[in-house]
Amino acid sequence: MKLGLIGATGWLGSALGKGLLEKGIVAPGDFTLLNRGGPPSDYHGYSDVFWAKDVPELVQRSEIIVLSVRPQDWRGLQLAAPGKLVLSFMAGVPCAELQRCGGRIVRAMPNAAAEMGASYSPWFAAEGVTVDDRDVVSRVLSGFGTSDPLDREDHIDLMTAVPGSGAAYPSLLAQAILTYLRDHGLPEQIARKSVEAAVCDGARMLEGRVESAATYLEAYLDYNGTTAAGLRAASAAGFEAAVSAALDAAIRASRDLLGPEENY
Ligand SMILES: NC(=O)C1=CN([C@@H]2O[C@H](COP(=O)(O)OP(=O)(O)OC[C@H]3O[C@@H](n4cnc5c(N)ncnc54)[C@H](OP(=O)(O)O)[C@@H]3O)[C@@H](O)[C@H]2O)C=CC1
Ligand SMILES: O=C(O)[C@@H]1CCC=N1
Repeated sequence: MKLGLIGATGWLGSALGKGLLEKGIVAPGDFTLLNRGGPPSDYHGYSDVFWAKDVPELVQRSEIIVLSVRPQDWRGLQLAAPGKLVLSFMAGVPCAELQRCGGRIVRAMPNAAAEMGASYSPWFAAEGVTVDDRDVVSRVLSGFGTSDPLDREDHIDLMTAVPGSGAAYPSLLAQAILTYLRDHGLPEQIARKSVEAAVCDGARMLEGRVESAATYLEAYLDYNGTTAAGLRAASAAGFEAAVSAALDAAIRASRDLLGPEENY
């Protein structure tokens, strides 16, 4: 497939570029890339990809265009892509706005685990996207992980707040516990291993069966020991309310990302 990637050196763009090339989903000669800073000296070891000089050249060489720039950079691109399949990773830029480019629009919401080939990227296809396009989208997203189609565009905002957050919330929890242990004088190496046990190994027990979180919580509360005391204190201090406030704020922020048109 002839694919053009705008934002090829960014966090997600670079991960997708690497995956598409390494998995042979796009041949180097069919791959057109663009960024602002110019071609890096090495692109994941592939010297035979094509670096476009501007957006029109990328569009002209590509059947599928992946948009992996920040939402604030979208309008500046002045993308015109009539008849092309356009796959956007941008948070907060709705299909109605993207359709100004004249393409068939799909929005996907990947996450930072893309850099280890483990993004979960739910996607929504606007009207006009064909059955073949949907296959192409799923093939492209398999370059850096797994994906599922969504039936409603507003669910992309939920996906922005949840899988889109990548390592953010585990990091918040890990950092809070690490700070607590350091403040209580635990040797650094032991503090780090303890947090890995609580955050990473604990999370692994939920892998592939996250619905069992409720069962674990019930088991700890029934046990009525030290962990139950900790869980009750966390709830009393507003843990669930804090999670809810975080997700609400992320969703609100995604709706404000684009800003008013007069800013462009
Ligand atoms: N990072 C994440 O975890 C997630 C990001 N997203 C969405 O994905 C999109 C990309 O995010 P991310 O990879 O983090 O962003 P980055 O800032 O890491 O990368 C942006 C890329 O866009 C390029 N770029 C910016 N402006 C232009 C332009 N005018 N023409 C050509 N290239 C341009 C940059 O090039 P240069 O480096 O040369 O400036 C860079 O390669 C965003 O819209 C974001 O909302 C969605 C889910 C998760
Ligand atoms: O934090 C962000 O803005 C990026 C975009 C969507 C999810 N993460």
